[in-house]
Amino acid sequence: MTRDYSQLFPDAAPTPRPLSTLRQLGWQPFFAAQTSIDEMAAHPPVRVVAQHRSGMEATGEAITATLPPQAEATVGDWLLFDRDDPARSRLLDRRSLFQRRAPGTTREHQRIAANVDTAFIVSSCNADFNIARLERYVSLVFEAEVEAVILLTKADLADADGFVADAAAISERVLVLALDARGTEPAVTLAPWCSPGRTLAFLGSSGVGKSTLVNALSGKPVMATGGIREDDAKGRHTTSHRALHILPGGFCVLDTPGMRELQMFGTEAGIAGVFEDIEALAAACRFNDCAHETEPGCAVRAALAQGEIDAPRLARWQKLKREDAFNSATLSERRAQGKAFGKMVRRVIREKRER
Ligand SMILES: Nc1nc2c(ncn2[C@@H]2O[C@H](COP(=O)(O)OP(=O)(O)OP(=O)(O)O)[C@@H](O)[C@H]2O)c(=O)[nH]1
Ligand SMILES: [Zn+2]
Repeated sequence: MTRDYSQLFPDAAPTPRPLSTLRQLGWQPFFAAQTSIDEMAAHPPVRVVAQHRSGMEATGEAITATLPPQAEATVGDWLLFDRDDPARSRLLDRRSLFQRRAPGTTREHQRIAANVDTAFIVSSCNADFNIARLERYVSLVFEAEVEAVILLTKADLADADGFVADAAAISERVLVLALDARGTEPAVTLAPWCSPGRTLAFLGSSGVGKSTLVNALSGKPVMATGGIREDDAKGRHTTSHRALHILPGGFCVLDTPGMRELQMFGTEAGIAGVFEDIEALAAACRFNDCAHETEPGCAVRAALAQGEIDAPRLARWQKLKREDAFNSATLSERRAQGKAFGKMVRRVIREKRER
């Protein structure tokens, strides 16, 4: 009798387990820990994939749900769907949140995107490259408590080394990669971030290659790239209103119009994360409200005189702080500042133009 030893050996070609829809949509242990099997059976998890004026579109395992425009939830959020009364669906705690100032004069935040795991800040190895703009994006991503990675595209058209070195000096917590956004390079270079269940976002100015990157990761066109869009007289977003795309690799890309217009607003923690050294110095100034100009006992100016910090970087920090303070003040606060306010407006507007 011949014995069958085959079971003692690992399968030569194990059949990969198909990914569940929930996993592909970004369901992670962090969310599972907030519920139970029983609750999930009664109220299936759904993720908001699109936000329309009439309500939110959410998807789960074999379920497409429509939720009323619920103030609390935004694209990327997970809810436990209540079929009988969708408005009572339970919103799960988020891992991260991008916000901006709500339109109007209030100080309220508007939620833009939830549960992004990694934000790729995209710039190109050309005239688009601008340290101040990158610092601005990194501050916003830090504020959202999302992992930031800087991607420098068009590395095929220029020597990327100088750009990479400059971007790497922004923060030790941000990895910088240079690549050609077209072809197979993105899938290889970005593989560590593209595992199933992860949610990615791409931020950056127009034309830097965000759509090209997403299409390269997808292996097929998901988003219209510059050339295609220019031919389309109807403008942006003609292909799909969905903000959350599942790519063939089982990970998601979150792309909402709101993410393209991120602004400094309540971004103190994010700015402090990028300018840790300067903020530590500022905390040591004699006066709490030191403007680091002519005040005695200014630790920031002392460090500048010693050559410990760099003058252009200090200027960029002050400018970001001003922009954040300006955007965060209410209209009445701005008015109350009177003349000083007028001066500030002119300065911020001038600085905006230079950006
Ligand atoms: N040579 C080269 N061309 C690139 C690269 N990345 C993008 N491009 C080209 O640059 C143009 C703009 O790229 P898009 O992907 O549309 O840029 P985008 O960031 O999505 O722009 P918006 O959609 O306007 O925000 C396209 O013609 C791309 O083919 C790159 O790494 N190398
Ligand atoms: Zn000072």
